[in-house]
Amino acid sequence: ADEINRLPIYRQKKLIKKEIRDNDSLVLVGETGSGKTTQVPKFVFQANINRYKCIAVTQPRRVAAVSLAKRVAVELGSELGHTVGYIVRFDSNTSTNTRIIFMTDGMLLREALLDPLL
Ligand SMILES: Nc1ncnc2c1ncn2[C@@H]1O[C@H](COP(=O)(O)OP(=O)(O)OP(=O)(O)O)[C@@H](O)[C@H]1O
Repeated sequence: ADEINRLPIYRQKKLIKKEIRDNDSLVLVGETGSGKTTQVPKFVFQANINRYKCIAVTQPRRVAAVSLAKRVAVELGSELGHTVGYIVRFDSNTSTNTRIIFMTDGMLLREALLDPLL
C-alpha cells in the first residue's frame, strides 16, 4: 500500500475527486507511470457517484486491459471478476458486482453500438 500511496497522483487525490464530482467531463494530464490508469478508476469508485453504474477503462491492447484489471483487483483486495473485471475479445471476467471494467477500445465501441443508451 505504501508503494501505491507514493505514486505522484496521490498528492492530488482530493482535488481529482472534487473535480470528478463537480464536472461531467474532465481531462487529466500526467506523466507516464504517475498512476492515471490504475488509480483514477479507484478514485471514481470511491467517490461513489453512482453505485449502480460501471466505470469503464479502455486500453488499446488486450494484454494491457487484462493485466491492469489484475493489478487493480489486487490493490483493492478483491478477487478478479468481483469488484474489478475485464472484457476483451474472446475473454472476459466480470460479475453482477463488477464496478470497474478494463476493456479494449474495440469492446467499448462494440457495446456502444449495441446499447442505445450508451
Ligand atoms: N500490472 C501491473 N503490475 C505491476 N505494476 C503495475 C501494473 N500496472 C501498473 N503498474 C505500476 O503502477 C504505477 C502506475 O501505473 P499507471 O499505469 O496507473 O500509470 P499511468 O499514469 O496510467 O501511465 P501511462 O500514461 O503510461 O498509461 C506504475 O509505477 C506502474 O509501474
